[in-house]
Amino acid sequence: MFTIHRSSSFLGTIVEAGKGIGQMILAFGTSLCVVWGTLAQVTAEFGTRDFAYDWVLHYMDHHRVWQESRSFKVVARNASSRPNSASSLGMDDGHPDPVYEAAPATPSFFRWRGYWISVNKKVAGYSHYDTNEEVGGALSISILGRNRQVLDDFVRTARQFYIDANVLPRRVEVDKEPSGALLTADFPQADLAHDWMLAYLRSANALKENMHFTISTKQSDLGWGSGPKDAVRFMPASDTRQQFLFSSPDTGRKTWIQVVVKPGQLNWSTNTTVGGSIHITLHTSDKAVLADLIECARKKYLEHGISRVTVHLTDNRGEWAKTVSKSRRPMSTLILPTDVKEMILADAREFLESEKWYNQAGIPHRRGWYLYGEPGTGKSSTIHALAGELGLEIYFVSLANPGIDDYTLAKLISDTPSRCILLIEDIDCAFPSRDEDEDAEEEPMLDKDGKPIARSATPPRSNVTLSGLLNVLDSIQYKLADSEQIAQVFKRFFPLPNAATIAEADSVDLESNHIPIVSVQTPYTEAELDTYAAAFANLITSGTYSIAQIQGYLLTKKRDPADAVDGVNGWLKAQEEEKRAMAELKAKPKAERARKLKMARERADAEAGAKLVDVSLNGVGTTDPVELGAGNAVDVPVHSKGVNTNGVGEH
Ligand SMILES: Nc1ncnc2c1ncn2[C@@H]1O[C@H](COP(=O)(O)OP(=O)(O)OP(=O)(O)O)[C@@H](O)[C@H]1O
Repeated sequence: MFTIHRSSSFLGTIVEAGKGIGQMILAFGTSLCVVWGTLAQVTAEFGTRDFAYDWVLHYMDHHRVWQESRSFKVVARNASSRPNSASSLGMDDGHPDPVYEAAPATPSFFRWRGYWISVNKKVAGYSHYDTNEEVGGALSISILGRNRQVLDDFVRTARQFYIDANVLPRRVEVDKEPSGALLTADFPQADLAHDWMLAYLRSANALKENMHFTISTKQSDLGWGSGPKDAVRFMPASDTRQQFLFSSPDTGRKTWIQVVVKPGQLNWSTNTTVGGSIHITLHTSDKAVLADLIECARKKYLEHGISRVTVHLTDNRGEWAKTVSKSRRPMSTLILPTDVKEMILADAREFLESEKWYNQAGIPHRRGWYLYGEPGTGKSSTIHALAGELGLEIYFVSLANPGIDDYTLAKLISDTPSRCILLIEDIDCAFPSRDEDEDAEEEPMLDKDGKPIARSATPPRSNVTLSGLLNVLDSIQYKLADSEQIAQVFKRFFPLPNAATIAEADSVDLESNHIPIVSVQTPYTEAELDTYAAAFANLITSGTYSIAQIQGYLLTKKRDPADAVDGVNGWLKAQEEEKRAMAELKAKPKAERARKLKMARERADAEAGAKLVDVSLNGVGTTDPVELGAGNAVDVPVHSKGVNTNGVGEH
């Protein structure tokens, strides 16, 4: 049985065993070494910056092997990584607590499991310029006797002691000191697993031992805990090495993990960071631990997502660059014509459940819906609510983003996980509407001198039309609110007695539909509210306003339904005036364009006439095309003053 003495030193054991020998060691340590050197011994060396060195050092530290020494190295900088050191002074005054280590070349002796052991900081290392940690040093221990097994037991015991004490291991720079004993893994920012890992690191326990934080009060970083403390979030600081003890929930196995969050670079045009990553190092070579960690991180992420919906956004280089998380919107808050909600939800559920069928039939497991209609009618809200209901994340890409072309779009789509909602907005940007085409016929493009450009010089357009695309997608049209929807949105603003009503308009978050509520007694009954709602719906012509517009009005009247009904005529009048003004404003540029075009045609006609005169004077008189101006080859039929409105000659 080995004996480790609790408070008295090993040297103390020697004193107990034989005072004379102890005194001799203290007084003639160096001489004894000479004697020792001649005896049979098993010697082992431990290099600084190696884990085995840390085990042995920590074990001996804890058992005060250095206590009786007279020559020390005192360190304070790294004291926190050796919390159990018996040599620390136990100060609690806000300054680092120093730790005493054996000074180089001064041997200490202690007794362990009946064997005499000498420990000697044989080679003094030097401080690393960057980390200030000792490198290049070595500690040697010699066990008196020929029994090699004692060394094995000593190392094994020190290692176990270190593990049991949960000592924060030294930080490693795997790129500079590759090690076959450690596993490393990278989580690039553009991949979803990066977000899982971030969720795990943000969770309360992951970085308990962490010393370096970034403090965040951003909405998107909050909500990872509960209570008032959650108003400020402690996030792992970028570019620092941090450690945590991972405990696998399945196996109970514990492994130290070092993590470095690499921040990536800011893309100024999109104000997003790209190319960031999370780099982790596991103090094990067992890949099962890594798989366990990833699974834990994924669960943590999903747990968090239960109350929120994650939306992934793009940069303009075809990368999923940023995620935002929004509070979940219940389907019940959607005000849509009867059955539409149920139909969308049932269809989406059926699709998600039939993956196997799609695979067997050899059909890609995809389902496309085209939602279109007036702004503010609930298209985005439907997708948001659907994502929350089905536990899916939204990947949002807008075709209006000038950086998105066929290639980036294909890349973005291929970088989405298999179960998600891919939301492609502004799809009409990719297809000119018929009106636009007709306008283009009427109004050819003009060059910098105001002359019409030949049609062939404009970029070719796809022959696919939006309506053609619609034929292959199921579509749902969102219409302006009908009377039933108007009455419903009205009632949502004026809850019934003893229920809750809207508190402050300023804090209403229309995006997430988060309407803060306070409990008050309302001065109307259910029947009265029905009457108000019907009267309100009656005053607004069905199919003329979006729910967003009506909601905007009701926010100004949120306390009194009678007042909301009374004020609606005034609001409608103001809306009509605004619409008229907008229409006038819109018509102006079109009229201006038509005037410019007329002038350009007249100028071109005049010039064509002049050229004709020149040509005739030279006696050429052919029907060959005549160049009117550099870079603008417009075919002009000779003996005709007219120029085709498309700039194409009529031969
Ligand atoms: N049908 C609806 N049910 C509930 N709320 C709605 C509905 N339509 C609009 N709203 C409210 O109006 C606001 C705007 O709605 P939303 O963004 O969903 O409209 P949209 O049709 O996607 O508009 P856009 O085409 O401009 O993107 C949101 O605050 C939403 O709560």
